[in-house]
Order: sequence, then C-alpha cells, then structure tokens
Amino acid sequence: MSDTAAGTHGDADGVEPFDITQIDVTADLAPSQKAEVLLEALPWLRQFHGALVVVKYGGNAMVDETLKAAFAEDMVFLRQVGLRPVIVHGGGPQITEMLARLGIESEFRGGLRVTTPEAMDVVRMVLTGKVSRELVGLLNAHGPHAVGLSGEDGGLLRARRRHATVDGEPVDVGLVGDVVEVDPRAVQDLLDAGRIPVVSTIAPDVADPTQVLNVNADTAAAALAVALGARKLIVLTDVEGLYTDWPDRSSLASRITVSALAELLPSLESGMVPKMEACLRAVRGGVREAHVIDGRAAHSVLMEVFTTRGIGTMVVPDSDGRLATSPPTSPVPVVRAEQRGEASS
Ligand SMILES: Nc1ncnc2c1ncn2[C@@H]1O[C@H](COP(=O)(O)OP(=O)(O)O)[C@@H](O)[C@H]1O
Ligand SMILES: CC(=O)N[C@@H](CCC(=O)OP(=O)(O)O)C(=O)O
Repeated sequence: MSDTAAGTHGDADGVEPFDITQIDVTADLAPSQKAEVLLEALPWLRQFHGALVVVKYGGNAMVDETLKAAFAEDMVFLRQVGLRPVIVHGGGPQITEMLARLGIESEFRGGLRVTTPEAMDVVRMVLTGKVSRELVGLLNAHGPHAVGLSGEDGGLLRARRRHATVDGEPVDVGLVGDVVEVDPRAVQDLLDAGRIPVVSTIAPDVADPTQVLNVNADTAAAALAVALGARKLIVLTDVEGLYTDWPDRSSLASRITVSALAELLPSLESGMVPKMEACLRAVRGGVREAHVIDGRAAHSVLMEVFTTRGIGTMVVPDSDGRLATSPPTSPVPVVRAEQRGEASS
C-alpha cells in the first residue's frame, strides 16, 4: 500500500454522495443538486458532532476581504452545527507591513523572524491588537461567539528561546520561542461556554515569565491541538496542499502517512517546513488527522470537513489513517497551574 495517495478522506456510512468540490459555485444549482450537497454533509455532520478542531488561520485567507468573511462564516458554521473550533492565527505579512511603516526592516533566518526587543513590541501589538481584534470582529458579526486571547492569558502557553538552523549551524534569532508547555484550561473554559477561542501566538519565556517570545503560529497550533486532544488540525495556506515533488503540479498528495512525511521533510522548502512539521507533531501527538488546505478557495474549511473527497493534503497515522496504533506521546507537556505550584481558582 502506498503511503501517499490521491483519494478521498474516507467513506462515512458507505455513502457515495455528490462531489461538492466539482461544483461551480457561481452556477445556479437545481433544487435537487442543492439537496445532494446537503446530504453529502450528513455523515460528516454526524461523525464530527462535538469534535474539537484547531484551525490555523493564515495565508491568503487572511488578507483578502472576501476570503476573510468566508472564513468567519465557516467557523461560525462549524460552531453552529456542533463542532468546537479553536482558531490559532498567524500574521507574518501584517507584522512585516507594520515594521516597514515604522522604518524597521524584516529579516528571517531559517524561516523565523529575527525578533529584537523593538520588533517584539510590534509583533505583540499587531497579533493581539490588530489581527486578533479584526478576526474576533468578523466572527462576532454573526453573534457573540468569539473571544480573543494570547498565549500569555491564563498561562495558556510557555515557550523556550530557540535558535534557527542555517546550513546546519545554530543562528541567534532573538526573542523567538518554541512552545514547551500548554495549559489549555483558558481555551477549554471558553469552549465550555460555547465560545470560539481565537489565539495569538505570543508566549512568556519559561526562563523569565516577564519576557514574551514570538512563536511561529503553525507550531503553536500543533502544540495546542495536542494539548486539547483535538480531533483535527487544519492549516490554511496559499497553495493547494503538499506537493511531494515541488513544483511538479501532478505531485499533490491528498493523503500522506507520518512516516512518509518524516522522510520527505528534509527535502521541503522553507514555507512548507513549519506547516508540515506542525502536522507531523500533531498526528504523532495523537491528533487523528492534520490537513493543509488552500486558503485561497472560499469556504475551504467547509469543503474539507463536510465533503467526502475533502481538499488539500491529509496527514494520517501509519496504521489505517483513522486510528493511531500507539498511545499519544505529546512532545509538549500539558502543565496545569497546580503542578507549577501556582494557585488554581
Ligand atoms: N512541497 C511543497 N508543497 C507545497 N508548497 C510548497 C512546497 N515547497 C515550497 N512550497 C511553497 O510554500 C508556500 C507556503 O508557505 P508560506 O508562503 O510560508 O505559507 P503561508 O503564507 O500560508 O504561511 C507555497 O505557496 C509554496 O510556494
Ligand atoms: C518566529 C516567527 O517567525 N513568528 C511569526 C509569527 C506570526 C506567524 O507565524 O504568522 P504566519 O503564520 O502568517 O507566518 C512572525 O513573526 O512572522
């Protein structure tokens, strides 16, 4: 059996329904076709009822006005039909734009932003004060669903300073961190209250909690998905999915196992690396499916979750693609406040 495949994201209840991805959304559907579209969603609505889904919001879906509004609709739709979405957002382009406005040049090493104390202020301001606010506003245009929080809130994330690797050598990138602890209770509380949590990936330094660190949003989303025991991680990007032989357009993988992905990882180019590492980390940590999907397509999340073919690339465990064979091993410990010796309310 091949470890990568072009195919569907599985049968539910043996239904062979209408393929929504083949629909020209601009064409007027006949009433019977509309019914077929709804019916295709039925087994997935049933299967994912109550499922916790972590969605990494980024790429084009984050900069185009129509796509932004469509993304908000998708999240509200998920919540409304009984799933529990948690959004982790990026904001690299917005940070770069604000730094440029302030006359500060952006520099990346090994895919990570070189973050000086001055740049860190801007990163925090843009992620929590601009990107998060805007997304919460779009979601709450549909009702009081969303609440924004950063990794600093309720002890959600803690990070340790990390170095980038360039040509095999460690390179200092300043105030950049990797998540080493997650206390998901702040997010869980919001989910229990029926809210949609919107997370910005700023995290206090585990060695000095008064210092905050800039954390890549793809990797933070994976750490959170593992800590929350998410059913799915969905990462939006600006390409159809993972190409096993980039840029050969015929090499799009619709499904890949963690072992095949681990083998492929060293050959990937920088943009795709944190995304695929995040998927690998999530599935190895017990998340059943991690998806990289095209944020340039309106309603790509709905297409992924509620259609039989799905879209993009799905990363699955080595077993049969549905169930992990071994117990989850979290690369990031879930640490509760009581374990840290702090007061719990
Ligand atoms: N193997 C690959 N499969 C898909 N995309 C790839 C691959 N290798 C490099 N890329 C590039 O990575 C980009 C996605 O990374 P990036 O631009 O950082 O995404 P985002 O802005 O969504 O965070 C794609 O647009 C594509 O140009
Ligand atoms: C360390 C590091 O590089 N952090 C990122 C954080 C934002 C992010 O990850 O945004 P995207 O998902 O839009 O790329 C940055 O400063 O750009």
